[in-house]
Amino acid sequence: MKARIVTLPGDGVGPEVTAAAVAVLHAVAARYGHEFVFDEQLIGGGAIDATGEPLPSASLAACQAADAVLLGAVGGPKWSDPNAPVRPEQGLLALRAALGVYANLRPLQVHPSLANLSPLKNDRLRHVDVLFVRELTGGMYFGARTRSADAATDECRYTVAEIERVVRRAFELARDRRRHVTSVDKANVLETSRLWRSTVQRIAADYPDVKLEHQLVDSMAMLLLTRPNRYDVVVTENLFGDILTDEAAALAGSLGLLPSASLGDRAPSSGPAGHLLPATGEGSSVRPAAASTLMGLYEPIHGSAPDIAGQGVANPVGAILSAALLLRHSLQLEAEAVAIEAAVEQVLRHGPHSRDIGGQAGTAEVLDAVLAAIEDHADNAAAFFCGARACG
Ligand SMILES: NC(=O)C1=CN([C@@H]2O[C@H](COP(=O)(O)OP(=O)(O)OC[C@H]3O[C@@H](n4cnc5c(N)ncnc54)[C@H](O)[C@@H]3O)[C@@H](O)[C@H]2O)C=CC1
Ligand SMILES: CC(C)CC(=O)C(=O)O
Ligand SMILES: [Mg+2]
Repeated sequence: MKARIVTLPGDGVGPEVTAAAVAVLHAVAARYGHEFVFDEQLIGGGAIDATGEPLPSASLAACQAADAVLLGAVGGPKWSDPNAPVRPEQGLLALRAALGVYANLRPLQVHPSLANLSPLKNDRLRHVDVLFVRELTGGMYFGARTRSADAATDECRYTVAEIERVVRRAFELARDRRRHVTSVDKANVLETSRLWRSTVQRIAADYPDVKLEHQLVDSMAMLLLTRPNRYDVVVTENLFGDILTDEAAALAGSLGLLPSASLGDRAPSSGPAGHLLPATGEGSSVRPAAASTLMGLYEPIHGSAPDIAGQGVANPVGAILSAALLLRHSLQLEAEAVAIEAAVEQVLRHGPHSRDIGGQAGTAEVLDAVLAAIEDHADNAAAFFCGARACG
């Protein structure tokens, strides 16, 4: 397959972990016979420094023409003055909105060999497998803001259509899992949450095979720590999802471990003119990406981690697993996604581990171990295939 992937390394540890994820994608392309063309663009603080804009129009245009986008992180102390006229985070929000990636999937699993890193007792962490589906392009992050000398407001607005599409996505995803959706809101106080809850209830009628429960966000924050293994798919609005998933990362052992996929709707199969279609290139012998590509933005859930930026110690696992999600969701390369996930699993089981998960390894050492494990996985898969077909 041939695919065009825009990379947006961004700020702080963003470039360090994105470089690792790109190295993994290069390895997968070489091993499985794909051609991935990478196009690096500016976003965030670096883009402000270079152009005055957190999302330059050239970056956005490149993303809109790509098969998928891989992002590191944006922000940092240099651009965090509360009175700054423009902020790196605005670039990321603008990108999410422009790409229409309204469903942010944030899977959480607790690897058994890391369970002792969590502040929770080990028995609470057994069989934790949660898929958070966070609404990503509405709510307070996108509402009108006002500021006067002694007051400020941030509007939280949701339409029925915005709620409906992300909730449907959550129910669809639950059908491929344990068929249990927990919808998180604050319906005892907020009007947007009451609209959210009544919309969820109506949609649930179309999914009688999926069990639905509602949970208020404050008690959910507590239940996530006390009974994390009772949840399957958790769907919630933008701000609540942002907060709950950072909390959830503490269960896994580090914020550096968690990936995400932000998805829009599949583009219609409109033939070569569709802007989401890949460039195939003259005389290319590789297959183009699927005709109805799913626009996706892939990023680790962590931020730019200024406290460790530039030291070569950031955990690249969240970014590498985001690359696996890119292969799965945007390029439909399931076997390749599984190869990356299996490689990461092997490295989490046997090491080397980065500092945030109790080891001494730097980013490069973890990356090298993942690359070696990908080769092992591909060799084993080839041997199995050959054995099954009795080829020489
Ligand atoms: N998607 C994005 O680009 C996001 C950007 N940010 C921005 O990042 C900046 C810093 O925000 P913080 O609140 O400090 O959150 P953060 O996620 O950058 O860091 C929180 C803590 O987690 C650690 N950490 C994060 N990623 C890690 C990794 N890969 N390996 C090892 N340790 C890691 C950091 O060292 C820090 O101690 C801010 O400007 C914020 O706006 C924050 C969250 C998301
Ligand atoms: C705009 C981002 C900085 C918000 C965030 O923390 C996130 O999406 O995880
Ligand atoms: Mg966040």
